[in-house]
Amino acid sequence: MPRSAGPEFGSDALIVCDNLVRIYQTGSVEVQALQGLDLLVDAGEMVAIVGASGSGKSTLLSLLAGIDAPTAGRARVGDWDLMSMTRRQRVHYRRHTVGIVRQQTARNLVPYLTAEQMVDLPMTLAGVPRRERRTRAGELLEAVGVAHCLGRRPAQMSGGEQMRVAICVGMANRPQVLLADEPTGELDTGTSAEVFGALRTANEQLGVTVVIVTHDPDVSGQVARTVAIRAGRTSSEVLRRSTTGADGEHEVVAEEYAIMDRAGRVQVPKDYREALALTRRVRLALETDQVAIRPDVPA
Ligand SMILES: Nc1ncnc2c1ncn2[C@@H]1O[C@H](COP(=O)(O)OP(=O)(O)OP(=O)(O)O)[C@@H](O)[C@H]1O
Repeated sequence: MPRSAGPEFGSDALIVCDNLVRIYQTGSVEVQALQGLDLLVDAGEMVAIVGASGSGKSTLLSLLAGIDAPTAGRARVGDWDLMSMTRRQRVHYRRHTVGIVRQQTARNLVPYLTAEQMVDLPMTLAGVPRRERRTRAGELLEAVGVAHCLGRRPAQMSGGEQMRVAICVGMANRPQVLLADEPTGELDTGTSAEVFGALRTANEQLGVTVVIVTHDPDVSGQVARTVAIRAGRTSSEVLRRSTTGADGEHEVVAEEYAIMDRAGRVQVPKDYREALALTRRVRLALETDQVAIRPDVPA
């Protein structure tokens, strides 16, 4: 009898994290940074990842960047299985499939190179012909509004310009995914908006899927999807869509969802639990169009 297994979890998604676990061992101390995290991101999406300090956001980004490897679970980006990549495949993956932009501009850029030379570098390492490299570098810098920085070194650019050049460096080899770790963390509001605009350009005009780890509500409030991580797991999601109101005006509607994993587990937010004194044992009831969770009080 053939097995009637359904399609593989997230088979259509570009990024699949399935029950992802990352345990750090420092001496005898074990830290479970990711504790069975599920996340699907479709090609073309721009997603913000939010969560308290220590919830596992940077760990997730390092795994997706191929800098670190998961302890257990499954992680796939495009055709790459991040659990089983060889060292050589990892170099190829990091060079061609993902681009990364870090919070500290100094870690993105080389002090003695010009913007053009920095964008050129990853393409040189990938063996792209010189003429094509020049064209690509010029086009990228132009697209995010820093063409005037072409011949400047980092010290001759503002923080926002440096970050936009860093985005171009990350985009140089036409990655499928651009990962950004707190890209506006060190910038003021106006400069942040320019950097966010550059990420949006990368997503909408250059077609890259963007994953941004951020604490900045101006960033998480402007993307179509914000995923919250709590204690190493995805806990809730906010989806935003544009609608036309009764008065004909465009408005953005944001709706919050809880995440249910494949075993059916859902995290009930702390304020909900406290409001109804929900503790270890609750009553579940299937109603016509909803599932109710009630406190365990005698009938
Ligand atoms: N290399 C490491 N060795 C040991 N523990 C680590 C390491 N990296 C992270 N951790 C631990 O893993 C947990 C998750 O860390 P992570 O940096 O992913 O959180 P985060 O959500 O990105 O936090 P922040 O917003 O402060 O950057 C934390 O408890 C952290 O102390």
